[in-house]
Amino acid sequence: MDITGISFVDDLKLKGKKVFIRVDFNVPLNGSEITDDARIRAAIPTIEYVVEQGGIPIIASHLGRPKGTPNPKYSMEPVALRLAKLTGYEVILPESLHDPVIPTLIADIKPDQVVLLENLRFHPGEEKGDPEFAKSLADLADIYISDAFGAMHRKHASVYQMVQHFGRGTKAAGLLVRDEIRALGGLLGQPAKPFVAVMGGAKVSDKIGVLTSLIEKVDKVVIGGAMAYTFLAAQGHNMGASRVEEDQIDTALKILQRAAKLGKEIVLPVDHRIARSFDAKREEDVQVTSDIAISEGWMGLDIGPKSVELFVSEIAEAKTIFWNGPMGVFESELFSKGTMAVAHAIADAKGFTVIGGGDSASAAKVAGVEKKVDHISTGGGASLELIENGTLPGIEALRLNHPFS
Ligand SMILES: Nc1ncnc2c1ncn2[C@@H]1O[C@H](COP(=O)(O)OP(=O)(O)O)[C@@H](O)[C@H]1O
Ligand SMILES: O=C(OP(=O)(O)O)[C@H](O)COP(=O)(O)O
Repeated sequence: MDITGISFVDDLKLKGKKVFIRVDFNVPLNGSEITDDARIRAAIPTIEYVVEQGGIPIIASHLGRPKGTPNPKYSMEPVALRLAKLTGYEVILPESLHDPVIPTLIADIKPDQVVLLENLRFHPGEEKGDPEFAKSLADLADIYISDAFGAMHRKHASVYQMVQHFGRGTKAAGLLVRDEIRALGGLLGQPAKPFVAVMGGAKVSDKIGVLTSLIEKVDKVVIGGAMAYTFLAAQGHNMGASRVEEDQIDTALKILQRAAKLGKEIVLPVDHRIARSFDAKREEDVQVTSDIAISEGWMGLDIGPKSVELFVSEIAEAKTIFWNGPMGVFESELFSKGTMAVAHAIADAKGFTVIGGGDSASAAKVAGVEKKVDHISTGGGASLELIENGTLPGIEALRLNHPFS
């Protein structure tokens, strides 16, 4: 990955400077309880670095999709509490994004205090990339650091437009973004071969771009989850009541043809765990098919045991692995076997292993293998777009002399 013209936080002089740190604290919530604080933990090294260097951190993130209006359900309050607990800093959370006391709070900050702004998406200008909102944020700080990897595929005010107010020596990527760029960028450069991508999840249409791009770079693509059914249907197999995206069958065919032309293999399930509905609750409601076909009235909800064996052996032989998307409806224990087997196989693989965020990251956690994977990205959409396009708007914005548009 080309990082010419991009500085990192440890290249800058931070002492006495007001440092705006855009992070991605978009954590999953159950009411006001944070169910996974991985994204908060991941941004802490940069925040601590800024504090250690004598900078004054002004931390900001979005949380959920409040659609441009303040909504207590999406307040940063639980995040502020967790950040305080994890760091020992006193986290000051002004009441609103427009709180007139913010500049004074920043000016009067004491050591071991940090300011966390309210949810940036409480302002309609954030998602619109509004230049005035971007300027009002930029006016708070001397330096801009982006550590919001999970949001860098969004051309939003605090990720993109705001950055044009900072020049040489005053804008940089944070430590998390550096790790993400190194790991995901490693897949784009000259990865050790065989390079195997394991793709799953629900929607072919969401991941078609990245699949099209991956097929050029990898040696094999292993496809599970609901995505596989569109490919199998494209090959003419009966998929019963499984989730097939009819309007993507042509694209799936094109990908299969392109792979054949390039001499690359697309590995699809050879059997399935099926049920009559998503709501199957008991093992008795589940059947395993004897081969690829799925009978009318039945739907594939996980890969079957022969497919598990096949996928695991492909993963074991790989020297580089990228995984995105579960192999089945892994939220239910009845259909999590394939996903868990893939998580363990990736953990045991000798090669360089990267998980592309989202559900696959939570599956790795459930499987208890997070520490055995080389890199788990904090961004789902962002990691896919980085692989697809080789860069992200938020990364480009950090480049010196980037022509903002
Ligand atoms: N066979 C299947 N049928 C229906 N849904 C599936 C199937 N396999 C996986 N899914 C669903 O796909 C969802 C995840 O898809 P997606 O959002 O594309 O993955 P990710 O979050 O990893 O990018 C999960 O909620 C899972 O239940
Ligand atoms: O959670 C995020 O993306 P992800 O679920 O694709 O990893 C980011 O915080 C971006 O959020 P958004 O998809 O609401 O713009």
